[in-house]
Amino acid sequence: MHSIRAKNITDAFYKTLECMKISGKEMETWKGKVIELSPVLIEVERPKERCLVIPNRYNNIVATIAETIWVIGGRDDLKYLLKYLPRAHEFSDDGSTWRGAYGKRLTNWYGVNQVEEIVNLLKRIPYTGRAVMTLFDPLIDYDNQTKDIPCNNWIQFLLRDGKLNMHVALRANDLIWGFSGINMFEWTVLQEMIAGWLNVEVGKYYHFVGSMNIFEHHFERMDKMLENRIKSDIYHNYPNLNQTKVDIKEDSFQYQIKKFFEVEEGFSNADENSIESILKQVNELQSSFLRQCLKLMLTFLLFKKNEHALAKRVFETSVNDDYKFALADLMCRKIPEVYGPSC
Ligand SMILES: O=c1ccn([C@H]2C[C@H](O)[C@@H](COP(=O)(O)O)O2)c(=O)[nH]1
Repeated sequence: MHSIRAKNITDAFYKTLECMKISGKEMETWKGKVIELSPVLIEVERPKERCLVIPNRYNNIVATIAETIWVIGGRDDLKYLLKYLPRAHEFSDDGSTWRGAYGKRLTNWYGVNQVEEIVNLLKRIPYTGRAVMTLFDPLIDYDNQTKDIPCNNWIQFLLRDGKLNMHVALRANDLIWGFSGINMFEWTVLQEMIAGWLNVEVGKYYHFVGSMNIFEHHFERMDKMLENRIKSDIYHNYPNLNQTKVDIKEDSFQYQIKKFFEVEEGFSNADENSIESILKQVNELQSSFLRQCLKLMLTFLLFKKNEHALAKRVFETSVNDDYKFALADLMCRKIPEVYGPSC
């Protein structure tokens, strides 16, 4: 077993990458060559430091944010997701949904909302060891024809010493696109939101993986990332960097999530004439987290359409936090002549 103790996502990512380079085993799978590390336990001391900005990774923070809210919001459709994550169709059997979508399984497991259940349980019995949620479904997940069997299978929340720890168990994890692209981010957002509902602090995040892997198409990038490893990350370099709190309130959760997706649907019509009214709708959302996510998502969509003046206008209305920093880095990297040199 490989145990990795890390401060935050950057530390966890680099340490696991290094461990894979040294101790990982190359093997052939039906999806091609991979390097595998097995099993791995990653402990993250500061789960709120979840934003990865490092050389050669080329990740898209907006895709991560958009998918996270899609999960928390309980959705399984591709229509919304494809705008931010074009390769989402690779995991779809029918071209319109993800059969293994975590959000749907979390919020509607044959009629059970597992998030609501564990929150109620922890409110009644704070020290309980029973606050668990299941994502792997033995009834349907031994199907070998499908493209999408959930990789994240089991989640536990444990409230200890006034802090909410989160334990996640995965059968398999792609270190690059999975762990660092979405999984740690999405779960720690859920952890922070639930900690807020319970009025306790965020504790540690534990990520256990049966088979951690890197696919052959990432081997070269793996070496580049290790070669250009940075010693200190954004949280260390900018200690006063704002971190927008995940402040979606429990009592208005359904309403705010519904509003979030309604406002987002209007983004496809964003232009010079509609931008102010769209921003007004965004600003009407109660949660500063959801407002910030929407502003960065809209910036990105405008950026993709080469509407740079509008993209900059929306970007300027967002708060200076780690997510904004990561998006600035992406835009500077792609179009430095418009957005300036990469940070
Ligand atoms: O949330 C997810 C979903 C998938 N994967 C990765 C793990 C595996 O590398 C791959 C799925 O391949 P199979 O194990 O299903 O063949 O996708 C993740 O890392 N995180």
